[in-house]
Amino acid sequence: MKLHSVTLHHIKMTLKTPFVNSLETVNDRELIIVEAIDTDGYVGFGEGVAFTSPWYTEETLETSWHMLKDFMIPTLKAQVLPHPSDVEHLLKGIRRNPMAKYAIEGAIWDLYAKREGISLAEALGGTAKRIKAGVAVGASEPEVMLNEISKRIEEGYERIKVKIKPSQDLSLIRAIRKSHPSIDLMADANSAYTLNDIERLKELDQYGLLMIEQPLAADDIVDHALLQKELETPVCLDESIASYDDARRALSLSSCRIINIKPGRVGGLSVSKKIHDLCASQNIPVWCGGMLESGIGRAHNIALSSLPNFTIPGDVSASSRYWERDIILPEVIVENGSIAVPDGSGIGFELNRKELERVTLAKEIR
Ligand SMILES: O=C(O)CCC(=O)c1ccccc1C(=O)O
Ligand SMILES: [Mg+2]
Repeated sequence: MKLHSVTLHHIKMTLKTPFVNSLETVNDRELIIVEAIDTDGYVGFGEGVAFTSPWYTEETLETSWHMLKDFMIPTLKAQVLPHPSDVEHLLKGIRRNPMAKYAIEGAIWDLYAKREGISLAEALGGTAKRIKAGVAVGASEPEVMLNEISKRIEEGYERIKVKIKPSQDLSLIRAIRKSHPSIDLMADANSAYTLNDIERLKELDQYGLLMIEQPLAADDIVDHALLQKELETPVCLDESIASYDDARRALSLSSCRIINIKPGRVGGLSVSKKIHDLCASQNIPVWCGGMLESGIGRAHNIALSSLPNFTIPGDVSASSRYWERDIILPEVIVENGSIAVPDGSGIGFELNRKELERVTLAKEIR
């Protein structure tokens, strides 16, 4: 495989409704779509999932664009690429910037699978034909959240995640449990707590949550280990796991019992697979997180979720969860609580070029 050119598309998609968590309100989702073309004319797509401001991690859309344009694309264009799993090593000289790395590495995985005439899921070693769909419900007034939860359950979602913070946690979870005593329910705090809140967090144990996601600071796997010792509810780490080594260290400290894998957060599909394998070897279940992706990123998440240790439904939901119209065809749909893993080559969805152009703000060919 040899790259001929890479086009970066800066897009802006309007969310059906703003997505609110303890740190940020997202109204419009700006993303980078990476279109990589090789010298034989095969095309692969990847997605840069950094936000426009550094609230979730330090990367932004602009920093990703810079890293891709000035460092990553030139490095990868300069050589023959034996296999997508080599990209991680080829980009080792560029520190961090995992979302930018994933954006180009994901496109190369899609390109590779298309060259081989196999699905991305198969290329990654995935086996599931369908994956269970979960959905995240953003923070809002409790009545609004309860209504949305009922709607999502009617739509077939079998695992609901809600955003919590100290000013809206126990009463919210209690109210949800009253209406839905046995639904698979979990809470994501996006680091809204500290160890001073330990008694409050212990109270959550009585509601049978599947897990609590990222209660403490992004950079604190030590405090998470102390917290996990005190809680019956499994702790799941999201922001704290930005690399394979972070996962290895978190498991050796018992900082969590579950890991949320987002390929953008950890630097690519190859790293995601390695974390998946490490967790499998230690009986730690994983699930695929979401980043308010367009259909391109969603397609990658579906393929990744077909690996066998993705035993918990992720934040992988239908295109219509966030978008009036997606940039892929067909769109991702949820049927009977699950999503089909496509068996066409590569990501298994076509780019809706007309829709991509409609949402494009800027484009650059390297
Ligand atoms: O539905 C989704 O795409 C995931 C929603 C979500 O929780 C989220 C969305 C954007 C950034 C971070 C997170 C998170 O998991 O913390
Ligand atoms: Mg999270």
